[in-house]
Amino acid sequence: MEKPNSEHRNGEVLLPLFETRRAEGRIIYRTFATSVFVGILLIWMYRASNVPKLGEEGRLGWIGLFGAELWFGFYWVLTQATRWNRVHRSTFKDRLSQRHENELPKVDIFVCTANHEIEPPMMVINTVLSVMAYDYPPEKLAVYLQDDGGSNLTFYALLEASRFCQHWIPFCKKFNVEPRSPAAYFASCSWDAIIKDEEFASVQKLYEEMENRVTTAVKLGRIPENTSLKHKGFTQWNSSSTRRDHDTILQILIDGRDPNAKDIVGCTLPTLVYLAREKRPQHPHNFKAGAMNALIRVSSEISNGPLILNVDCDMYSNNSGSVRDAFCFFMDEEKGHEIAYVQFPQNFENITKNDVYSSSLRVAFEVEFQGLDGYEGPMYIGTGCFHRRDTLCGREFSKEYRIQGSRESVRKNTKESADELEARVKDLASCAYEHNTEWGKKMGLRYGCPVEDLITGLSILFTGWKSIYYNPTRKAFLGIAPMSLDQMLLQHKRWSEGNFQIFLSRFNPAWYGLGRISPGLQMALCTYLLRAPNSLAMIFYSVVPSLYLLRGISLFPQVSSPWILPFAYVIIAKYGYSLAEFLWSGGTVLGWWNDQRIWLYKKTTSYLFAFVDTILGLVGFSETSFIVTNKMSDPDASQRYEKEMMEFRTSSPMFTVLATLAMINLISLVWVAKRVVTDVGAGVFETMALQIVLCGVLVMINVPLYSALFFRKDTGKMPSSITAKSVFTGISKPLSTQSNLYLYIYIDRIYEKAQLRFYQLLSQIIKDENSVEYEGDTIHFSFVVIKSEGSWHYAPDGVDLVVKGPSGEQLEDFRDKTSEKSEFMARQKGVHQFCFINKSPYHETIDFDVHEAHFSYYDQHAKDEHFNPLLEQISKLEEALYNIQFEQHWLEAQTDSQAIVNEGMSRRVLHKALWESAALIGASVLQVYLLRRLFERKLGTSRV
Ligand SMILES: O=c1ccn([C@@H]2O[C@H](COP(=O)(O)OP(=O)(O)O[C@H]3O[C@H](CO)[C@@H](O)[C@H](O)[C@H]3O)[C@@H](O)[C@H]2O)c(=O)[nH]1
Ligand SMILES: [Mn+2]
Repeated sequence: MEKPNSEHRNGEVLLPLFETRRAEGRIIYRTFATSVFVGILLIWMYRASNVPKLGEEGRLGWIGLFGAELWFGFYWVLTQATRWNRVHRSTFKDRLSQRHENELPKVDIFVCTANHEIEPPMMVINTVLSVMAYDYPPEKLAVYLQDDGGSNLTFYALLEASRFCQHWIPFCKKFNVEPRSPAAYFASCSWDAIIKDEEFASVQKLYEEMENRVTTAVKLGRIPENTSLKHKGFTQWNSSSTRRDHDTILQILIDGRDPNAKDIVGCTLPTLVYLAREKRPQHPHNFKAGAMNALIRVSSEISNGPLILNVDCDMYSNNSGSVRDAFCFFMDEEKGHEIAYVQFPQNFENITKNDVYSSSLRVAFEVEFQGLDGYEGPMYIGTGCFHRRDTLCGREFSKEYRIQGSRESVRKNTKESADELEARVKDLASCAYEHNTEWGKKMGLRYGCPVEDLITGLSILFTGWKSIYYNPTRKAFLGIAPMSLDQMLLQHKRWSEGNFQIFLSRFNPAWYGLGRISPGLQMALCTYLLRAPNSLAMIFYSVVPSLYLLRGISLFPQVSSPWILPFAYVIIAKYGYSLAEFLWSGGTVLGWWNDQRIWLYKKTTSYLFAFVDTILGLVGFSETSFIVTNKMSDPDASQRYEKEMMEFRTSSPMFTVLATLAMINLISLVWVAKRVVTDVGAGVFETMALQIVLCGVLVMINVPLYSALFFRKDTGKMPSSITAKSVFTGISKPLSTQSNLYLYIYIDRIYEKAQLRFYQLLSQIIKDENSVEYEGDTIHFSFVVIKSEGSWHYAPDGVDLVVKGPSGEQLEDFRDKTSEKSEFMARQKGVHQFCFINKSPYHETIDFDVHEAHFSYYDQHAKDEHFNPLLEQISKLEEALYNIQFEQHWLEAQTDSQAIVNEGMSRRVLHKALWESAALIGASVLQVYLLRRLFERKLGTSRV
């Protein structure tokens, strides 16, 4: 089977270092796919030949559906490229060490972190420790932590890690520990092992002590004084450094050249470096791409490894052999020189059994990437990827190129002390360094795109390099997948937006790739780049057939018509296959069902917002941004995540869209059910079967959403304002009194205390004594930080808000918020304190809105038992309406805030806000329409 490589050395025959096998069952798959394609063609034929004539009912809907089906069919064809030609890789690490053990190249490992609040320092150093402990000669490893949060807490944690690793690395190597992230390892160990083994217990104790120190520091928000005095690194933070404004901070914590840098058994330690590149508010920092480029330059002067591994801060190494695995590809005598990067899958540690948010990306990594690999062009996905330094720096492919092993990378100046080296190299991470250079354009990671990884990978492939996808049985990296629906949708919005931008850019694989990459790869890449436009077809498909159901117009073939067959076949074949694929990728049936729901949600929200934003971006309104995914969740939410309950909680405009779509389908289905039961009976089925099935499936898939809207009581339920918007808009007018106040409060900084407290008394607002008659009223309030002084200061800093009741008890406490909306129960009459704390040095203007919700009806008639249930309903309705008004004002305030922010800046946010408001209004109008219809019918029937 194995062909020896053509190359010989010292006369011996060299076996390859890796093997590529074609996936099995390809003929069967191709036959199957062809049959589905025939089905699709028939559907298209049916649509084209049966368009209702001008003036006939349902013409528009028909044409729209035809468009959507054309799109889906076309997109399905594209996705075939990721399944047509799949391959598996495997490596031979023993051969690598036999042949190359002494000339293994150096590797520089980059870990990026951006915010110590949502990427806790303990998590970050666990990742760092896991990659420091790779099964690889330590003198050839250098680990860099790039901290875009510029936090001395993260630095403190890394300093702790630099000490703990002296125990951890030898421990890992002695006992062949897996995984080498201490947290993950200790969590996976049984108590027996812990008690039995002394060495184990002592390392674990050290770890726990360290964890204790670090988490305490993080909780307190400061470093213990004795520590900060001891290490010179801390002097680089001064009172004026902030996350967005500070000098380069570079600290070589372990200097691999230093003969004293040894672990407790006397082995050399890998180099360990902390870098926080310079940040200035007036300089765009280009997010992760900027961070990586600073790392590339700084590391080139410190260790200059010819290979670079880059991981996100949550992606710890779960397999200590990965570096060697990657090198089996790069150092393969026959093919190695063509390979620019080796990408491992993104796997996650926190996936529950049925994966409610479908974050495991199972099918992508168990199926599709093998397809991309078959065309030698898997994408670079930002983490878990080994690159050649040269290619990352813009070197184009040439046949003569060979990796030179460690020989190339020696650039040692042992005379220079670590301090001198730091001082010399620091400049490479400064803001000004990249001015008038090719960095971000032709060198390093590319700027200006929310998916810097993808665009960088593509531009490498376009110059003729190949890439490899390697998915070992023991997962190479494990990270944290988003744990709430809004985080997940936001992440996919970023991805699909970036992808679509690439599609519309010069680097579109469809034309720029012509002749540069294979046609199969061109198609496969387009499936990822074209996700955003999917939204339009999907929304159409999930709304229009249901609306036509309400109107009684059929848009699909009748049950007795043969045309129903292609529809049935394509649906069953597509979804049957998708289920099978999901199961053999390791998923469960319920997991697949959840996956379908998530697809629907992504397509109707993330992709829609991404699509609109990309288009706005084209006309100059939108700007690239990178919202870092939160890697923490509060204990409450974590519990629900474990129980696989969807987390709604925040009021995101995306949820409004979801709730509206779900309500449309529910109402349509209820209406049709009623029709079947009352008048027309089975006739409806004959003409509408597919439409009813479609609507029914959509309702079934939305069950968790309905329950979050109407039944759940926990804090993860849909915020009541969303419930209100999606159900009650426009039915009646509020009956109760209300008191609103719009305050523009200037909060200044008091210099002695660096904080100013501003008390807003609730009594001022509710001057009219009568309106506080009832104890137990709900007080709604919201605020938006509108403006900060200084033209560059475009992202307003947050403020804190503490709300206290009349007897001084704390009711609410918000930290660092730029906007917030909440409510509490006023248990006592009296003066409530709203205390804003502004910690930034700038004036902040705050739009503050408070009202007290009190429903007269409910109280007046509460004792009237007969009316009780009804009145209760009415008062609930009122409350819902209140929320809407409140929400509207909140939205307005946010729009205002964004408008002001935009003066002198791009108009992007304003337009986004307008767009979001438009979506809301659109959704509301639709609901009103639907409900009107529903009630008309209801009235109609009850009159009979
Ligand atoms: O200004 C920034 C923003 C982010 N990051 C880091 O980038 C990584 C990825 O950020 P995360 O919020 O976790 O985003 P994900 O959506 O999980 O990231 C995926 O998608 C990104 C592109 O959208 C890639 O950069 C990532 O590598 C890839 O894992 C994290 O380590 C961050 O600390 C920075 O260093 N600087
Ligand atoms: Mn992430």
